[in-house]
Amino acid sequence: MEVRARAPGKIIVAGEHAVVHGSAAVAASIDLYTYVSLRFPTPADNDETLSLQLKDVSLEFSWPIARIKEAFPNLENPIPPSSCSLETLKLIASLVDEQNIPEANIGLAAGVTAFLWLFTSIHGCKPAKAVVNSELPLGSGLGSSAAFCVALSAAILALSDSVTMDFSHQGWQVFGENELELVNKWAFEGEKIIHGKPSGIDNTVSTYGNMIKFKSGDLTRLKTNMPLKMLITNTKVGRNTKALVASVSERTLRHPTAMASVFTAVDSISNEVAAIIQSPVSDDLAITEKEEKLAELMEMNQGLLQCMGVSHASIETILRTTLKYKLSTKLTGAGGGGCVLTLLPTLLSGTVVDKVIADLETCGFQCLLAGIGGNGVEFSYSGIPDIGANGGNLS
Ligand SMILES: Nc1ncnc2c1ncn2[C@@H]1O[C@H](COP(=O)(O)OP(=O)(O)OP(=O)(O)O)[C@@H](O)[C@H]1O
Ligand SMILES: C[C@@](O)(CCO)CC(=O)[O-]
Ligand SMILES: [Mg+2]
Repeated sequence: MEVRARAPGKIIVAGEHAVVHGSAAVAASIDLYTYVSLRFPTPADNDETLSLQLKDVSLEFSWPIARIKEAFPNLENPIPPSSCSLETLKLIASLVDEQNIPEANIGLAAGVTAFLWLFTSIHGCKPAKAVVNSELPLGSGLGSSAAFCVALSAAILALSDSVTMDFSHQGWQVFGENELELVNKWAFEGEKIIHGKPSGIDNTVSTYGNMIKFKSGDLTRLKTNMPLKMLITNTKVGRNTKALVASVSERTLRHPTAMASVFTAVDSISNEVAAIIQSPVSDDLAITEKEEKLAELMEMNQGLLQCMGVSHASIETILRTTLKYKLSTKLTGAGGGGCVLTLLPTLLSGTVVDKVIADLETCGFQCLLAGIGGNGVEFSYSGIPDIGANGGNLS
């Protein structure tokens, strides 16, 4: 039997980086997904390996189960969601190093490490084949690491005894609240391996979908009938979220009082953004007024992100370009390159939008219009359930 899971990427409308330091942030899922399929070999396969295939980069990693057992002689599983210890990280690092990941893809080592931790923590030293493909650009601020960790956790848990599943359901299905919480907790452990010190907002919005306000681990699901349309522009400048998060923490150590003021200001911006998004919409004028406030708050947040040191020349170029059309832009995600958001007011003509996109693409940037606020993680089954897989436990 095989399970497939898919998890969405995300945009952060306000509050990135400050959210790591306790401020509120507002995020929304986007309709670009990472897909993970997972299956256990049948006796006929005679396959005693654990493998991870990354289709987008045409790379496959495979370990004989005997090698996994040798690396983890004292493995306990399943365990409740827990962080990978430094000692275990070293054991996993030896397994990853053996795969000789090409230098150009070395950033994937963190993702492969997260896969090994999540899979072995829940299934132990068991042969399996995982296949991953994604619509999200890696390392670009759209939550590729979170979508990877959420889809992986969902697929791994859907084939475990920790989760109650309906095998008869055809097509994508959503988890119950308890299962979603478990998926999110395990995904957060994966994000810790990739991000270093994540806030949890990325995996949370990828798990639950829609729009959320997030502060110090607390989730508020935002109900909105405000049409939010954002142009996402990819600077195509690669960067590493873990390093950027660390750089903001280092600046905070150097300027504690000033950075505390920055984080407090971002907290106010995020709370105001959440209030605007949730406030009732009476008419077009009300929408335009809300959009003007939102645009100003995005501009203010971008200024504070520049204070944190996470903007980039390519981001500034996009800011200047969209300003010519009186549009507001802010970076989204960790910054340092990656993607930026430009608010597209409801009354803005399609002709102007086309001009803005043409202008940006002339500069070598890549533009996309993604749906905002869709579903979170979903999963589906294919093939006849192997009763032995759940010991006949179908409920
Ligand atoms: N489809 C994938 N397959 C394997 N690893 C992945 C995949 N997507 C993301 N990763 C892992 O996540 C890393 C990118 O995560 P990073 O947090 O730096 O960027 P991001 O999540 O795209 O941006 P942000 O965190 O700012 O939203 C990759 O280098 C890789 O280790
Ligand atoms: C930069 C950051 O705030 C968001 C990255 O998408 C990091 C985090 O919250 O984990
Ligand atoms: Mg990430």
